[in-house]
Amino acid sequence: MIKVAVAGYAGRMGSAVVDAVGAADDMVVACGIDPNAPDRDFPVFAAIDDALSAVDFDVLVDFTQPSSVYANLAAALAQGKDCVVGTTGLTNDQLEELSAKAAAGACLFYAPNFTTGAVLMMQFAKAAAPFFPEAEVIEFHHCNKKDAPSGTAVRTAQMIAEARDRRTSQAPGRETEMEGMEGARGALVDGVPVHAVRSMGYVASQEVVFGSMGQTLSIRHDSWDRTSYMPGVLLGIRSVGARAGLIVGLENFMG
Ligand SMILES: NC(=O)C1=CN([C@@H]2O[C@H](COP(=O)(O)OP(=O)(O)OC[C@H]3O[C@@H](n4cnc5c(N)ncnc54)[C@H](OP(=O)(O)O)[C@@H]3O)[C@@H](O)[C@H]2O)C=CC1
Ligand SMILES: O=C(O)C1=N[C@H](C(=O)O)C[C@H](O)C1
Repeated sequence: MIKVAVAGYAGRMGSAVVDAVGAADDMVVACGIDPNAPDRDFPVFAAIDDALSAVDFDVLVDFTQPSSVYANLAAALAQGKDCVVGTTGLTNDQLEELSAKAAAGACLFYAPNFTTGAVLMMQFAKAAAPFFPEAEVIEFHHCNKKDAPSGTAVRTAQMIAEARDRRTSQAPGRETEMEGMEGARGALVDGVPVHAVRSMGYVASQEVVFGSMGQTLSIRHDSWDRTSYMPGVLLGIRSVGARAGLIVGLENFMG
């Protein structure tokens, strides 16, 4: 049995993780961590340090907040706990730093998106990028999302930039473009414009639009329900025990 601690267990994603782990026959919720620590049928704590000193567990799953995740991971990794992280907002440098400070053998696994569909969307975008001089990312999320742009959008833009060798737009005319209002052309992530939409009605969607002379290519993914993330989270929990160091992206465990 894999013993799982869930940080952010009272939140939207954390509560779905508790249900998914509870329904799996090879793992169990060892404890939950969340600032208000509402009662559940497993031990609950308001802070990671309390959980680490009271409960033995194998894997920490973190779906908290960009402002909390670094400290949670630093504490767990120092004690050799494997970590499966969905919380967005950490930079690549911060991930490297956390991994470097981890106890020997611990695995830090971060996936900006745990759905197979979004992973494939990013892979398809990477494949298309060298063939299109233009690329823009539009992400759509529920209006309670705290961070913008989304972790998935940032990762997608980084992958596009890498695949096209960091060249920015090559479209004729772009160099004389004028921005009538600040933000109208989105945020630039490694030279790729990223646009964030927040509205009731969405869970999480993203469209990547590529353009070249006389044609566009749109690649879109929609999560309509948070159950879409759970197979990926469980795959991460099952996989980290056999790995060590920093791993970014669910594609490392798929297929
Ligand atoms: N990688 C992926 O596939 C996905 C990633 N996400 C990401 O996961 C994160 C959480 O999203 P979501 O569930 O919607 O957010 P919620 O706000 O619903 O849940 C976050 C929970 O974490 C709690 N929390 C805050 N600080 C801590 C802490 N130090 N330790 C433990 N718990 C803490 C919050 O408590 P309080 O409200 O009291 O502050 C809240 O209950 C976001 O960064 C989001 O972008 C979301 C979906 C998929
Ligand atoms: O906050 C969310 O909901 C989501 N966050 C992740 C992100 O920032 O990319 C993954 C998914 O988009 C849902």
